[in-house]
Order: sequence, then structure tokens, then C-alpha cells
Amino acid sequence: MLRGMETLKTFKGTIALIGAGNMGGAMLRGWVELGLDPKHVMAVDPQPSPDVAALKAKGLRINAPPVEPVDVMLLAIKPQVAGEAINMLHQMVGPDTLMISIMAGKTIKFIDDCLPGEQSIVRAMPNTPAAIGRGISVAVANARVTKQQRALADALLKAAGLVEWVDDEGMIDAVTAVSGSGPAYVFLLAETMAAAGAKAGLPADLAMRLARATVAGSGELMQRSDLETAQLRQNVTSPGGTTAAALDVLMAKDGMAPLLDRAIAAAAKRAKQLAK
Ligand SMILES: NC(=O)C1=CN([C@@H]2O[C@H](COP(=O)(O)OP(=O)(O)OC[C@H]3O[C@@H](n4cnc5c(N)ncnc54)[C@H](O)[C@@H]3O)[C@@H](O)[C@H]2O)C=CC1
Ligand SMILES: O=C(O)[C@@H]1CCC=N1
Repeated sequence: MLRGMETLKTFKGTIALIGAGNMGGAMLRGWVELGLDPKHVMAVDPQPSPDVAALKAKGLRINAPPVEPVDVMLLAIKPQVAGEAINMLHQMVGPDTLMISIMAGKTIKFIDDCLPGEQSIVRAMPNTPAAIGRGISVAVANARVTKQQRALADALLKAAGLVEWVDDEGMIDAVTAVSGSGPAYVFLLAETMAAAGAKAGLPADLAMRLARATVAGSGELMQRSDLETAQLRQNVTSPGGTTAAALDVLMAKDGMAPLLDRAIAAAAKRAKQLAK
């Protein structure tokens, strides 16, 4: 079994990164950190970020004219521009090119239909903690993806954090709603905790420091602990104490559960709309 680091260090082919924005840029940085030589990557982006542009000095090709089909093409553009963008890229795609899409909503069939032949396609959904190698991606491969292509996709996604493979593409919209968009919910939690702390009488900057440290520390504790999340929660909750009083509100019928049910359903519904 290939480990990600060995695969990326020894990779000699060409990866085309289409869209080097927040997610594409984070993935590229992760690959380079794990030893991929930037000269094996061609970035296509009308407005690459300064840190992506800086990799030019290390051999990254940016908006270079396409010469021959690439080994891997990773689509990290917005779903709304996908059809038009893929149409411009046909020259870089050959029968052996592995397509990896991280676009929300866009299905394997959509990508296949944008290209002339039948293609090996992995659809994956990462998230922004990828920027520090602490993301999680869920991936699904179509039947044309070979063992080697799957191992390479796994290595490329592992540069961004954990990887879970599933067989059912139907799960990816729900994955997008939970872990793809999820970091935003967590940041919002920190923002709303800070705002509530300010209303409770704290200076706004202190309230924000408390909220950030609490969310970050709790996340790290959850990461390192073997305990169930429910047990970690109970460990904070003294009987008849302050936490119990807050949880009575958050765990009420109209508390956090129905709110997150609605939020996640809305995100999954939006992913389905983006498929079109
Ligand atoms: N931001 C996130 O948390 C996540 C985003 N995604 C997916 O990643 C994709 C990109 O999202 P972000 O990085 O957030 O967006 P972004 O806006 O930061 O990056 C998109 C990049 O694509 C470039 N671009 C626009 N048109 C292009 C074209 N025709 N050819 C090549 N590049 C082009 C833009 O200049 C920009 O740098 C989306 O499909 C999104 O669904 C997936 C998981 C998480
Ligand atoms: O908001 C979005 O559509 C993308 C997909 C998951 C996170 N960001």
C-alpha cells in the first residue's frame, strides 16, 4: 500500500489544478508540503492568489499553454462556471487522465458529459481545515478509476487531512452539508458565543478570545480523546450547574437540533440545485 507522502514525493507526472482559490490553493500547499515537486503541477486560474503565484519560483506552471494530456486534473472551480471551464480544457484531458472534482453539487455524470470520452472520475468533498492538513474529505470513484489512480487520488486528498471513501455518490451532497460547509457553522458558533458573551457583560475582544480558545481547545480535545462526544459534554456538565442550565436551552425541542437539521437540509438542497 502506498503511503501519501511516498506517492507525492516520487510522483513524476503532471497534475493540472483548475482553480487555485481557497480550496485549490490549500490543496496545492498541502501537496508541496508533502514533497510534491511544484514543477509537476500546472495551475490554471485567471487570478491566482499571491502565495500560489510565489510557487512559480519553485517551478509551478501558471496558465501555461496546454501541451499534452495531464495525468490528473483537479477541478477546484466554482460549480457555476464548471461547464464552460471544462470545455476550454479538452486539450489537457486524454483517455488516461484522472479527473478529480471537489465542486459542490456537480455529479460524476455531469463531468463525464462535459468531456468527449469516458473518463476516470473521482468526486471528492474536502473542507477548509485542509489549509493546516486537518481537513476531512469524502471521495467516490467511478468504475473506470484504476487501483493506481485511486491510490494517487487518495494521496492527493490525504495532503488535506483524513480521507473516507464511499461507494454511493448519493451521499456526497449530505457530506457537503455536514463537513464541506461545516467549518462555517463552527466559526459561526464562535462568533455567536462571542456576541452573547458581550451581551452578558464582557468586553467584545475578551469575549472573542474566550470563544475562539474554547472552540479550538474543545476541537483539539475531541480530536485527541477516545471518549464519545456525549461523554465529553457530560464531563463539563455538573448536576444542577451552569452548563446544565445552558444545555436545557440548547437541547430543548426548539434548540440546536432542529436548527442544525434545517441548516444541513438547506445546504444539501442547495448542493442538489448546483448539480444543474
Ligand atoms: N471553500 C470551501 O470550503 C470548499 C469549497 N469546495 C469547492 O471548491 C470549489 C472552489 O471553491 P473555493 O476555493 O472556495 O472558491 P474560490 O473562489 O476561492 O476559488 C475559485 C478559483 O477559481 C478561479 N477561476 C474562476 N474561473 C476559472 C476558470 N474558468 N478556470 C480556472 N480557474 C477559474 C478563480 O480565480 C478562483 O481563484 C467550489 O466548487 C466549491 O464547491 C469544496 C469543499 C470546501
Ligand atoms: O459553500 C460552498 O458551496 C462550498 C462547498 C462546501 C464549502 N463551501
